[in-house]
Amino acid sequence: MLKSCANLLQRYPTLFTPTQLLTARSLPRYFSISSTCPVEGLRDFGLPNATWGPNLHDLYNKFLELSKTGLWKRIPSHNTIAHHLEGDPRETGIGKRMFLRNLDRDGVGFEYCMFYNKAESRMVCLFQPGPYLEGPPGYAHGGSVATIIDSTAGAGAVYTCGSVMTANLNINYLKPIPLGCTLLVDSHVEKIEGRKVYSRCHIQSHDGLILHTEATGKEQNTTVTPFYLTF
Ligand SMILES: CCCCCCCCCCCC(=O)SCCNC(=O)CCNC(=O)[C@H](O)C(C)(C)COP(=O)(O)OP(=O)(O)OC[C@H]1O[C@@H](n2cnc3c(N)ncnc32)[C@H](O)[C@@H]1OP(=O)(O)O
Repeated sequence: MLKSCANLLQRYPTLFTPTQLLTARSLPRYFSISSTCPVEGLRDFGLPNATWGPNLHDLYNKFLELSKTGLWKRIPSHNTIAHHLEGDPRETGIGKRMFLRNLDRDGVGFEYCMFYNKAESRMVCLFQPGPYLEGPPGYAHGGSVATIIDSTAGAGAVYTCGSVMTANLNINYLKPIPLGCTLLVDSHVEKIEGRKVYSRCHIQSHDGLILHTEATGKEQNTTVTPFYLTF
């Protein structure tokens, strides 16, 4: 299977546009599997793998079910931003890795997938913090929590308004997050004023019983070519 993937790309290096990469359903099945794809960046990491716990699977299946209504859409997740953008990812993506995908082993760092609800300008992230995100013994580092919030709310702002940079992020850490648990990171764009995009986000346990974190953010909408092209 992996061999056929490599052969296909070797023969047709420009076969798939980044737009197609964004819509995983347009890809042949071997691009959607969770095992390693030999071509850097092509793997969609937002799909179940062996490190996912049962609660993450359950939440994923719940949102997948909701996606059948058309209200929610699963967001593919590649390991470089370049693979999310228009153009040839090989021109801008070589040697770079998105911060959240900077580890080569599944499950040890940011294990997550996102779903977007356009009608509600809402992005949710199903998140399982791995052991390499440790801060206090057994719990997630506050910086890793800020990262997943910024990425979820940031992606929500991108899908709602286009390219953005984070201008401001306020976080209240309410309850520590145990490593390995499953969380729902829930963000939505609250209001848009000119270039300013105001978002709100909270993190709760998979069952909604514990509110771990609350955050508000302000993104600065960039009107030209996406800022993240220059990363
Ligand atoms: C598929 C998925 C893909 C993947 C999606 C992945 C999502 C990734 C999300 C991660 C995003 C990041 O990490 S981004 C990286 C971290 N962020 C940064 O490095 C940003 C660094 N800062 C900057 O570049 C700049 O300061 C900007 C762009 C934010 C703003 O600069 P500017 O464009 O020149 O705007 P400026 O004139 O200064 O300000 C415009 C207005 O905004 C207000 N303003 C400016 N900064 C602030 C501020 N910190 N807090 C409050 N308000 C502010 C000003 O008062 C002004 O209001 P008024 O007078 O008009 O009323």
